[in-house]
Order: sequence, then C-alpha cells, then structure tokens
Amino acid sequence: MANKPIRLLIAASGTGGHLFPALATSEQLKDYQIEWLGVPNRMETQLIGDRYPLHTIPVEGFQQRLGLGTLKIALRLVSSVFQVRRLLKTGEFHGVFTTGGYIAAPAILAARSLGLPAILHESNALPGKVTRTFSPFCSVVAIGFEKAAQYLPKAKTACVGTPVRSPFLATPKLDLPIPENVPLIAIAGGSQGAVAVNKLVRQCAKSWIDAGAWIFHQTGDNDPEVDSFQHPHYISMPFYPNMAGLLHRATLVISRAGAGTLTELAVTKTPSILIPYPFAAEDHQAYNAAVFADAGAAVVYRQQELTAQQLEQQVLDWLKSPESLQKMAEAAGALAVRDSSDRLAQLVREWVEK
Ligand SMILES: CC(=O)N[C@H]1[C@@H](OP(=O)(O)OP(=O)(O)OC[C@H]2O[C@@H](n3ccc(=O)[nH]c3=O)[C@H](O)[C@@H]2O)O[C@H](CO)[C@@H](O)[C@@H]1O
Repeated sequence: MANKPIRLLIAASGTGGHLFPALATSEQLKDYQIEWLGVPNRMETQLIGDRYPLHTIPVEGFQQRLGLGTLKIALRLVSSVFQVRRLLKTGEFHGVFTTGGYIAAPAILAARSLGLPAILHESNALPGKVTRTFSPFCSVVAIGFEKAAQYLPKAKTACVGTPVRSPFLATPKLDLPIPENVPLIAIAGGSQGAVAVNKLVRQCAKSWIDAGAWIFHQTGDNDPEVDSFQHPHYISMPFYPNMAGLLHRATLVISRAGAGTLTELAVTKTPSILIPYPFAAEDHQAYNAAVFADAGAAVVYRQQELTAQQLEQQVLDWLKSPESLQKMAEAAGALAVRDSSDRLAQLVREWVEK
C-alpha cells in the first residue's frame, strides 16, 4: 500500500451534528483521497460539494409501526447496500468512516461484506439505533462520551471525544458589532434552530437587555415569528457560521443538547443552560445534557416544564454571579477532549492501513 494513495469513503449526512465532526476528522487525513457519501437534499449537498466528490443514495429511517412503508424502506436499504458495494469496488476504496445515522447502515454493511474496515464515530451519550444495531459489525466504534460504551456491549469501543472544527481550538474574533465589555447571551438551537426555545427567549430578552446584556440569537430558518422582537442590542440570524467566535465570546449560552454543540461548549469553556429537544430520537439529547449537568458544567431544563419566568430569572441570577459562571466554565473545560480529531484520525489510520 506504500505508494498508492489511500482512498476513504466518508458516510456522514443530514445535520451539523453528523457532518462537522466528520469534516474535522477529514482535515487530519489530508494525505488520503476522500470521497463522501450522503443523501440527496440534505445539508451535505451545500457543505461537502466544494470540498470532496459527493455521492448520494436515498436512505431513510424506519418508522415505528411495521407496515408497507417499512417494507419499502427495508428494500431501499438492501438496494443501497448494493449501490455502496459497487461504489466501494469501482472506486477501489480501502475503508469506510461514518458518523452514524441512517447513511451508516448501508455504508457499514457494504464495507464489511467486501472485507473492508468500517470505523464508526458516535457522538451521543445514548448511541442512536443505527449505531446500536450495526456496531457489532464495525471494526471499531469511536465514542464521544465514556457513558456510551455501556449501550454497545458487543462492539469494540474507544473513547476519543468528538472532533470540533479547527477554529474552535483557536480563539477567533467575533465578527459582530457587539461591544467587548458587555455580557453576551448566545442562543444556539442546533443546526436546525429551535422554535420553542426562540419563543421563550423573546419573552425574556427585554429584561436581560435591561440588565446590561447583549443577545445573539441563532433562530433556525423555520420560525414564523422571527422578527417579532427587535432591539439594537439583540441580533438574530437563522444560521451563523462563526460559532467558534460566538461561543468563545459568550458569557453564557442557552442551547439544545446536540452532541456537537455540547462538545463545542466544553472546548470553549462556556457555561450553559441546556433545554434538550424533547422529540429527539429516544430522548437522546437528555442523556447528553445529563453528562454536562452531572459534571457541574450546565443547568438542564425540560422544555415542557420550563417557563419564561424561570429562564429569565436563572439568567439574571447568573449575570449577577460571575463566580458561578466561572465554576461552570471550568467544569465545562474539564469535559473537553481538545485533540479528538487527531485521536479519531489516528484510529481511522490504524484500521484502514492495517
Ligand atoms: C434534533 C436532533 O436530533 N439533533 C441531533 C443532531 O444534531 P444537530 O445538528 O441538530 O445539533 P448539534 O448540536 O450536534 O450540532 C450542531 C452543529 O451545527 C453548528 N451550527 C449550528 C447553528 C449555527 O447557526 N451555526 C453552526 O455552525 C454547531 O456549531 C454544531 O457544530 O445530531 C447530533 C449528533 O448525532 C445529535 O446529538 C443531535 O441531538
């Protein structure tokens, strides 16, 4: 294999939480020839197309109740496995790396049926269904949180943290017109935004601003009331690419509990209020959030129980208590695995170059 470039197929699709860790890992594999496997019309078609050749296959999740729909999806999965097998063979790939989700199933099955290594990274504390089902077939399963190992008893696991994009490891400036000496409250709804959190935040915003804070609100692009609160100290955007600058600068963050954002909060040592997405598969965001709450790095509220008054007061209390914020910041920092992309890339190399 010495002179032949190593060819790796990365299967990562759908949301920032799946795509960004895969991209961060790919940056550590610059000597590899990388191609990407995704699904049509998902975020990868905008994010990946300029960087790597992108192949797409139509896969989707199993519905809860068995029926004709499920049969159709199962048939589609079988046909996807054959498609990926063809791609792996004709492209002469040496292995597959995936960050889980539906795209992982055909990628893992196709690779293993050809005797190629399949490396899976799972960033959530409660691994997704696909990870739990297909991890025994993987060469190795890298996990973001130690806790995930207990749900994967038949897999060979290695805890490597979750990779963040390289700007998070530096201290990039915030390119927004916000004064340097004011408290900044940032709201991060995950790569899709969080309408219910947005609503609560808008009810509290005036009182936080009156207490001297500025607010940056990442709203997502599906909030019909997005323009209903306006103030010179309140900036909102559907999606903000410089999350690294934002989280480094933020005094505190109000966020969903996607594994990607949590990892970034740890690396940037940012205190947070976490409101797990209540409809996430198997409530997995609550498991992520619990890791941070148990470590003293965040306070967690269930969306169903949280009132605007509670949220408003929690933030006002913290604005008056820099010591509490400092304690949480340190606890968040203690959860960070800063060399995660290195570790994960190393693991990929170990298996693909075996
Ligand atoms: C609703 C849902 O099920 N979400 C899941 C999805 O993540 P989802 O993509 O929703 O959320 P994550 O927090 O994991 O990742 C969001 C990523 O997008 C970035 N970002 C977000 C907004 C923005 O304006 N700019 C920006 O760059 C964040 O910095 C982060 O890197 O996959 C994750 C990994 O399996 C899971 O943990 C999440 O629970």
